[in-house]
Amino acid sequence: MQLLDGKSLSQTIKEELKTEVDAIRQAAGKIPHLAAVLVGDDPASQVYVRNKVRSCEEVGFRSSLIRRPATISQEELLEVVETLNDDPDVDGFIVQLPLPAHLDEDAINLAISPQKDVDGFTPVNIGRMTLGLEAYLPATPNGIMVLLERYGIETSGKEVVVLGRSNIVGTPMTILLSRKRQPGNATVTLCHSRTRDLAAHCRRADILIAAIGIPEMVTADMVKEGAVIIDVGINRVDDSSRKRGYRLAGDVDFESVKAKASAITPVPGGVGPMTIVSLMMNTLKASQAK
Ligand SMILES: Nc1nc(=O)c2c([nH]1)NC[C@@H]1CN(c3ccc(C(=O)N[C@@H](CCC(=O)O)C(=O)O)cc3)C=[N+]21
Repeated sequence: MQLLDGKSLSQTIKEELKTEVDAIRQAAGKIPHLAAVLVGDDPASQVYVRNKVRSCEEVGFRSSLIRRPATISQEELLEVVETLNDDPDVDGFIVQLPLPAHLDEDAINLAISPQKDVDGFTPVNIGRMTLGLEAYLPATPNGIMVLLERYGIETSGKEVVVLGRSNIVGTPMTILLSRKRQPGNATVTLCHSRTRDLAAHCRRADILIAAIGIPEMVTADMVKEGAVIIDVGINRVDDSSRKRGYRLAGDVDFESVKAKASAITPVPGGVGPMTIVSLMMNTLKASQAK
């Protein structure tokens, strides 16, 4: 069984990015600048955003963290977005999700300029991706594509089963994997809460991608011998034996599944760090687009 070490691969890619940024600086070019908007104080969101800001520092990007209270109004948040759209110093920005329930996530997303949408969540970028045009690709699915590519995992002609149909992971994942290019050319099945006999679909998968948000839902009996397992889940599970009071669990029961898998991502240290590196790659691209 091969461990697909996203953490170490992300370090390698960050070093490559740093070399590029250093060259840009030598040439007196513009250093990439990523801004992140964090509304409220959801603990998981704070961790993710902190990781993004730290990664920016590691590769020599500029970063700005814009924090607003959970009580911010829709109009005030739209103003923050407009300010970032208009700020020539900011190459790209993200609005960390989820937002507090009184805010309209779709309306905020639609207000983000596609040229600065380094998350790849706006209609223009999703449409361009779907058409196979140059686009900012969504960070988690693209991070998975980079992971598969760098580990030399063949996707062409393979049966890929994706669990979960979210706008930011499951749905774009199916588009990238079925594209007529490498990596891609896979036969993709998208499963969700209404899928009948989920386990039977999973057992057919050469590559199984779990993005459902249910801790350890994928068990060994659902996995084909030799399958490649990509675990997108990052679930906090109560654990009184830990100092923090919780542990991180994926959507896959790692301990039982690893015996059957030919390759598997751990949680943490798998898809999460690849998501961040993919955001960095988009930000570098944004800074060079002008
Ligand atoms: N606008 C927006 N863009 C996103 O890209 C976005 C988002 N909203 N909302 C939430 C999801 C989730 N996400 C993660 C990023 C890093 C880790 C990460 O660094 N994970 C570490 C550990 C994290 C921990 O210790 O809790 C790891 O897996 O090794 C995880 C998850 C980005 N997302």
